[in-house]
Amino acid sequence: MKKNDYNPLFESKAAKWRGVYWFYAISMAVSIALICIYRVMHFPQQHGLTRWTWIGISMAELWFIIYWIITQFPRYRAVSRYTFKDRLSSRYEDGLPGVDIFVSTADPQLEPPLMVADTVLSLMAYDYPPENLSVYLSDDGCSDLMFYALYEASKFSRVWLPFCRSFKVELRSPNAYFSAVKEVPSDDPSLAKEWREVKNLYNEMEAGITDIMKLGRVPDHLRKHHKGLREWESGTSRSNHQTILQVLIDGRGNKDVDIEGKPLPMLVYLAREKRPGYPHNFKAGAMNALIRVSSRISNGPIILNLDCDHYSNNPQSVRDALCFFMDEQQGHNIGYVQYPQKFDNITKNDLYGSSLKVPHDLELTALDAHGGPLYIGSCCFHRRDALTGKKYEKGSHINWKQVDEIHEPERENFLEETAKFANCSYEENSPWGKEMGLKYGCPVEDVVTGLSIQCNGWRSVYFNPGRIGFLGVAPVTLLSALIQQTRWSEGHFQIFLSKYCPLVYGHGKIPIQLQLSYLCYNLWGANCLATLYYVTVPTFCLLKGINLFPQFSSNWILPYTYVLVAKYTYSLGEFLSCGGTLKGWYNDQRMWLYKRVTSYLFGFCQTIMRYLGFVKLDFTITGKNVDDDVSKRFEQEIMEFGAASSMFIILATIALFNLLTSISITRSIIIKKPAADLDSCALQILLNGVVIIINLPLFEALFLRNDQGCIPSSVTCQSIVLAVLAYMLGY
Ligand SMILES: O=c1ccn([C@@H]2O[C@H](COP(=O)(O)OP(=O)(O)O[C@H]3O[C@H](CO)[C@@H](O)[C@H](O)[C@H]3O)[C@@H](O)[C@H]2O)c(=O)[nH]1
Ligand SMILES: [Mn+2]
Repeated sequence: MKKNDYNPLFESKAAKWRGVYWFYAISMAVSIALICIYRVMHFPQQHGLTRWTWIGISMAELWFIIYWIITQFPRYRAVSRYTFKDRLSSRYEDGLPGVDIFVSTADPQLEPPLMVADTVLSLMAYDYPPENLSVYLSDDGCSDLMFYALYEASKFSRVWLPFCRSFKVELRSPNAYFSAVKEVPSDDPSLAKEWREVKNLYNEMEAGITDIMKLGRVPDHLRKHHKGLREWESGTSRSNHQTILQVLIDGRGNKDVDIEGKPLPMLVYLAREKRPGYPHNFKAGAMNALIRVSSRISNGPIILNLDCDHYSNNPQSVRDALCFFMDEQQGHNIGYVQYPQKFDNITKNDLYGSSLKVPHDLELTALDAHGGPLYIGSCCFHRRDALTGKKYEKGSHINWKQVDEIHEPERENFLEETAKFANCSYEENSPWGKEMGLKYGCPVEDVVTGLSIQCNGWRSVYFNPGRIGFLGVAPVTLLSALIQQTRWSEGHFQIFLSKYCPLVYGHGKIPIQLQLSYLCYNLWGANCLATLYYVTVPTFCLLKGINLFPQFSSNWILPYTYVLVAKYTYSLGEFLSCGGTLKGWYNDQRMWLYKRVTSYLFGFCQTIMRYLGFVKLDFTITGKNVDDDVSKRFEQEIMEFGAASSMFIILATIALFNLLTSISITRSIIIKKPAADLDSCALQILLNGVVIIINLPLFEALFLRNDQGCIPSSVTCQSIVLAVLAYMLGY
């Protein structure tokens, strides 16, 4: 193609110069410098506690300053991407590449098979030539219930795909669709009949899966329906079983067709072998097994990776992603295209801050401008070569039209041979998990893998389309949100301390701005100590009569006030501009505090313990199902504390200690009416007040609520004892 004939398949628009941002950043920098001067100039002369607490608060502030500077890197630039799918189809419709979709699931109790079936159906129904589409489900739970659900989905797909075409359905997860469209959307009687029939079939499938879930096993009479179900007859356990590989649908050569005679996408089930004594490496291990197995079956040059809860909400996503990879001039070095992770169960004010609005809508666009977003595990399209560990070679171009020679799964023992690629001995002494595929040994295998892809010379792209690409399930309890954050902060901090630290590993390979942007997440965990200090020690000093901040009447109060006002106003502005609400921001600030004093603290300590060899890597799966009671409270945005967790003891102790102190201070102000004191401890009183206000829902759960989600009495008792002890220490 001649240069001037070139019509790009995608376009990038850099955000305009943002004067407000620079005013904010520079004025913050000046105020921060003044605060540092204040800290040095007013270093206490007297020895003892006063000096130590001063040193402590100075260190905490120094940390916040460093971290604030780092968090500016994913802020000051942004790029948005737009695709031209019509051009893609006019140039490549007859030679579209194969796309392999990997869905991972690991536990039929925490990740309901019906949800997984819905996800799979939404993916099979992509607006993409079915003969080029293959969906693989990796089941680390090795569950016949999951297999049964997938088998049911494979049957239902024969009506669901034609249905999506005839009703021009965009929401192609049947559950999401029938929850959103309750009435027949057509006046045409024959269409209305078809609509009702499909809905009934879906209801039947739902009922069938729900029944076997209640039963806890697949009854014998149903086992006969598919040969795959016989694999479980010999009694397999989740952590000790052979590889189970089954092709449920093979649409090639018109073998498996839908009710209109059109081919169906390939559908494959894999439970890789697991044996005691062999590390299975969690999701990374599952993905690597899929990479190998799929390379023998469909070998699509593009791989889409999804968690089992992330269903497709936009049938065009595959084509959108291909616009990036297949662009003739800008596409050759694109290693992956990351979509934002969005969730369909977020309530209006996002109680647990799970939608990660600002990181998704703002920060990742800046990372994209610096050279590419992180790989965040799900909703990401990869070039197979990049994912398996190949380095980008300048000038190399893939010929998309030349379809790879695919091994024909016709041969008698083809499946058996292929299954060996998912055996646990396969990876022994191999580069898998190190130089090949997803990396092992890190709780955020995704991020470290993405970083290494970038360091191999590929760039990545962040694509946030108008119609959301994927929707998943965000944690519905406070504890599961905090545990998820623990895993993330642990993984990120581990990256920081390991040879993969972006500053070292990325040096000379990725732009410095991108290295520093990575640190913004890698150092999440490191925030815990400074934050813990800030919400306890100034309060403690209030009781002791030690002043840590400038007097209200002095000029030094100005930089402090400015930093507080500017930082929070800016953060509120960012939050609102990403579509959040005021109350959502208040909730987000609470989660900011809770994560830092629990998840990040645990993640931080766990990382260090793991370095010392005390704890082994684990992966706590985030539950995607809850009982009705819990989900009702979630919908009403009532915080869920109903578990005796040590995390809640920390939260309640901090809140109660601040409450006790504020009662005591209020009392002494009323009795003694001191004016001078108030002047010197105004900021400490303010800080104390803020901690109390942010904890209002916690106090409610401690003292006012009596539902199942309130704070368990054991937690209440322990935290009261601890808070009173701390109070007495200061009094
Ligand atoms: O041994 C395991 C454990 C988990 N999973 C799957 O991994 C996915 C992610 O697990 P989830 O509990 O949903 O974790 P999240 O914190 O929600 O996931 C985010 O963070 C993880 C890293 O911490 C990434 O692996 C995920 O892709 C990313 O979406 C799910 O599909 C699981 O089924 C496995 O396949 N095998
Ligand atoms: Mn998840």
